[in-house]
Amino acid sequence: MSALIARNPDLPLVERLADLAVDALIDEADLSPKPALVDRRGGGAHSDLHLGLMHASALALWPCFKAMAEAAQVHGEIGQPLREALGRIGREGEAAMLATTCGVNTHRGAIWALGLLVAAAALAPDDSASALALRAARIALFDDRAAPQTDSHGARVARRFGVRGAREEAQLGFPAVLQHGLPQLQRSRSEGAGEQNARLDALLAIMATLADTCVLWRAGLEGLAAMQQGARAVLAAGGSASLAGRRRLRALDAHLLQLNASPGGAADLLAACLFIDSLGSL
Ligand SMILES: CC(C)(COP(=O)(O)OP(=O)(O)OC[C@H]1O[C@@H](n2cnc3c(N)ncnc32)[C@H](O[C@H]2O[C@H](COP(=O)(O)OP(=O)(O)OP(=O)(O)O)[C@@H](O)[C@H]2O)[C@@H]1O)[C@@H](O)C(=O)NCCC(=O)NCCS
Ligand SMILES: Nc1ncnc2[nH]cnc12
Repeated sequence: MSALIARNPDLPLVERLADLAVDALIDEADLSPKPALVDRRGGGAHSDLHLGLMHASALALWPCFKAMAEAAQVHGEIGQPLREALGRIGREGEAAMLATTCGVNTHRGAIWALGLLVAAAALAPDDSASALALRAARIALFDDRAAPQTDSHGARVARRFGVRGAREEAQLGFPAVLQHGLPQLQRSRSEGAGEQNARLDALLAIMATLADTCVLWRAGLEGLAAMQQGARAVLAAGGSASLAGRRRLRALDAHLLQLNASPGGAADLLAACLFIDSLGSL
């Protein structure tokens, strides 16, 4: 795990993991231009969000990620006790996030995905990306018996449209990240796209197939089709680094804004992708 060791080698592993998780959230927020999402240009489809709030939310989650890594080290193995410890810490993290953002949900999905990956990395820091994702999936498969039974947006659209949401994405080992985001990131880098374009392409590759419950909640199946087809069109036109791809990206941004369809789930999974990439474990 070269990046982890190279960076602040004197810090405990749990702190380095929390640093990388927060960095991934900040890098995701800063990446621009993302379709209909908060970025350097503005709030995208969100009237109640801006870049400063995304940064503040990310920074407020550092203790949560550190505590998740510590819980993994204390429990030392995957099982119900670790899953329930992560659930408790995750709910505390959500409370810290909401206190920072005055009640706006900025990073619920990211706490879930990154929390599982941070815990998995704390258990086995030298794992490959795929082993790490499978480890995170095994944690996610345990039930959290203390979780309150709330009818979340994700649960409602999953019922209505019969799709898999954030929980299932994790339980399957993050296929959107492992099969789409990370390979596209590497492909675009190796084609010389430049780091920001490669990250945009990774986001688009995730958007091209994900059943993003945030989009479904806001814009239904029309929004989901617009997101997936529009993302595929950008990549087919040559990706973010090409002129034709940029034109398609601008059109996708306008279309999603018109539908009020914010791909917040895909943004969370891009952060997960950047986190795994930063571990240097590929
Ligand atoms: C198990 C949970 C993930 C809960 O999942 P569930 O689907 O029941 O709950 P949601 O509250 O809907 O949150 C899921 C969030 O995950 C993101 N997401 C969406 N689709 C996917 C997908 N296919 N794969 C992965 N991730 C996905 C998405 O997060 C982003 O959107 C958020 C904004 O959403 P919303 O609040 O609906 O906001 P708006 O549209 O703006 O609302 P209005 O303005 O209209 O009101 C934003 O936060 C992004 O992050 C989904 O929202 C898990 O969260 C859970 O059980 N947590 C409890 C504690 C715990 O165990 N924590 C983690 C321990 S490791
Ligand atoms: N950049 C972003 N914009 C809107 N919602 C998000 N959820 C996570 N990242 C986001």
